[in-house]
Amino acid sequence: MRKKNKYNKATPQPKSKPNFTGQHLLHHPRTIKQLIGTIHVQPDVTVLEIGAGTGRLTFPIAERAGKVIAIEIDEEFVKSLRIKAEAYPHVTIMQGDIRGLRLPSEPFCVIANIPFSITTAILDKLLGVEGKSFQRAALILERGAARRFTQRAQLDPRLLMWRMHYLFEMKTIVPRTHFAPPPSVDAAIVRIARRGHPLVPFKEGRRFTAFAVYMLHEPKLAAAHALKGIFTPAQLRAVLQHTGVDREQTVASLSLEQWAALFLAMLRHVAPYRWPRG
Ligand SMILES: C[S@@+](CC[C@H](N)C(=O)[O-])C[C@H]1O[C@@H](n2cnc3c(N)ncnc32)[C@H](O)[C@@H]1O
Repeated sequence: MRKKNKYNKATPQPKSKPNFTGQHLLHHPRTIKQLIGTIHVQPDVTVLEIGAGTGRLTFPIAERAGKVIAIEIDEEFVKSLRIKAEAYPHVTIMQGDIRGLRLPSEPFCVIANIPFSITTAILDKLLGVEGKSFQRAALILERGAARRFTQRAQLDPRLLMWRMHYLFEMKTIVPRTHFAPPPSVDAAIVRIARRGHPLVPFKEGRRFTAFAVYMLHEPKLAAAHALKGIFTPAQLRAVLQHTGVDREQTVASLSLEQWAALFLAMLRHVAPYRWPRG
């Protein structure tokens, strides 16, 4: 006979509804219109909406897009979305956590008021290898994050890598009062679009990140000094001249184009054993 195990009881299930974070519903008609109008959506476009809530964006998007895939984690929201979507055969409501769902294989755009707490995870998914078919996005982000993603000086290697492949543009600040309930901080609309010509090839993403991590170890250092660890003195003279990087210019002040030119020069002229490793 099996011994009775005091730990072998069924785990009690929480009775209350799970408390999903980031449920700040957009209620301001002008901001809704502005967000949707941030990217060009026409009847042949598939739009993925992340965190559809009660559908305040979903159905206005459906008026323009050929196909809408709306993801929502909250079961109650999903039930009401499915009822509303009965009148829209081109809208698919999917329940789940965006982080675990497969992205569309056909070219798609994203329009979303995302939960701020998982901003990096969402961007990692869209802009990384999983997002091969991702084209462009209009996103509401927390204002501070929006500023970090779009500012000129980039100190985060991953952000820098994304910006080699995508254009980031801050469109407008969205006051916290445009949401119910309001979040603790203001938000902003950011447009992201795949570059027609990436500044460095997609397949070099990991190498570029390793290069950026190495260079950004001391952002206030002169870039020429940091580059001495990679290029020989003769190569360095030539590469500074070719990229227009001043001897005194700090790593933090390099433009995106200079980052790309320095990295490509390293691939072209430096022996691989001298490349920074991830
Ligand atoms: C900021 S609200 C936006 C709701 C709606 N789109 C709007 O603008 O009114 C974010 C939504 O994302 C949902 N959500 C939170 N975490 C999620 C996740 N991991 N995957 C999918 N949806 C999520 C929340 O339940 C919430 O409805």
